[in-house]
Amino acid sequence: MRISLRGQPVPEDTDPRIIDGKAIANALLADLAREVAALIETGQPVPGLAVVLVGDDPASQVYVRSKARQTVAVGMRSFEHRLPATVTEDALLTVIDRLNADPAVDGILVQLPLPRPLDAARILDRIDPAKDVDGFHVVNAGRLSAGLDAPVPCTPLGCLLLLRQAVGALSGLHAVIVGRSNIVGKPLAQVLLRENCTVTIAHSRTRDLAALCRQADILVAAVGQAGLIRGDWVKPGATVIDVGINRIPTADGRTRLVGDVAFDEALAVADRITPVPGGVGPMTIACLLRNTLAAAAARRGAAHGL
Ligand SMILES: NC(=O)C1=CN([C@@H]2O[C@H](COP(=O)(O)OP(=O)(O)OC[C@H]3O[C@@H](n4cnc5c(N)ncnc54)[C@H](OP(=O)(O)O)[C@@H]3O)[C@@H](O)[C@H]2O)C=CC1
Ligand SMILES: Nc1nc(=O)c2c([nH]1)NC[C@@H]1CN(c3ccc(C(=O)N[C@@H](CCC(=O)O)C(=O)O)cc3)C=[N+]21
Ligand SMILES: [Mg+2]
Repeated sequence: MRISLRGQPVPEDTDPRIIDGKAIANALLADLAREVAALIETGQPVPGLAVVLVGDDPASQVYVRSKARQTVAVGMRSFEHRLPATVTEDALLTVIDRLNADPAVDGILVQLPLPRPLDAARILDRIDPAKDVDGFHVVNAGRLSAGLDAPVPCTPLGCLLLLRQAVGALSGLHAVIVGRSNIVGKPLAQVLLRENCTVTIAHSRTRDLAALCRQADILVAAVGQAGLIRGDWVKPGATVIDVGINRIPTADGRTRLVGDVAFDEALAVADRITPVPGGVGPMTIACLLRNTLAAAAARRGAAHGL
């Protein structure tokens, strides 16, 4: 517990070292709502986002519901397609073909992970790259690494916006990213390279991960292991971005969400840190809607203020 100048305890959520992803996401959503209204004002059709959910994974259902609610809240249309886990690859590809051809759909998101034996790469690459608001199509991933214009995947974009707010200029800083997935670690490395960070990507085979992490000015955890990153892995003064979402059991038989970073330990050492929940997660959804508006504006040849 910190004590303020007046001797009052400062509640955890007003600690200025804790990066308020929820508040930053809400500000972005308010901007988006204004942009959407301005686009519609010019007589353009309402932007639309289609989310495809295969199977009944409970976590995926929660995300998809939350995405749909926020899509509507910023004034866009939300289309939901729920398919059974037993759907064939051909049937799923047909759904995507229909969404590609549907003029009311500006963005398409296929919720991951897909149930086995569906081949995510094959499905994602069927999405029209112009409607690929996740930025996972191989053409868009390639464009991003080649330094060309491309949609930036939502979670890496959310991390970048949080870092710009918390750190400001990123040029020359050493970013260590733990995790090398196609949806977080690899695209985030491209984004931070573009910002002129020195980027190191670590993974499950990395030797002496703790010593490597201690060299980071910016430490990003995108692993999926609760509390993997300990306080003494953090360099004093570093900024820590915790992407991990882990649901762990509590003493009273319920569950709670925690990140990949041992939060209290890291908070004692770091300059700035994102909490879980309320950090990267809300930014991911706001950035999804931002990418959807950008795709809508591009497809209409309209200007937008993003
Ligand atoms: N907040 C948000 O908006 C989002 C949160 N997430 C969360 O982020 C986390 C990561 O997601 P995602 O990238 O999809 O996960 P993946 O499972 O696809 O990738 C995990 C990565 O972590 C690495 N890893 C695993 N164990 C270790 C270890 N002990 N030490 C070092 N590296 C390790 C793996 O290495 P290797 O490649 O060698 O196997 C892999 O590169 C999850 O908790 C997920 O729920 C994901 C997307 C969005
Ligand atoms: N095609 C695709 N694109 C994705 O972007 C994608 C995906 N598939 N599959 C799953 C992961 C995970 N992901 C999250 C989004 C929001 C929160 C989020 O809003 N989290 C809240 C808490 C939510 C809760 O309480 O469960 C928070 O951190 O505060 C978390 C995780 C997007 N992903
Ligand atoms: Mg994942």
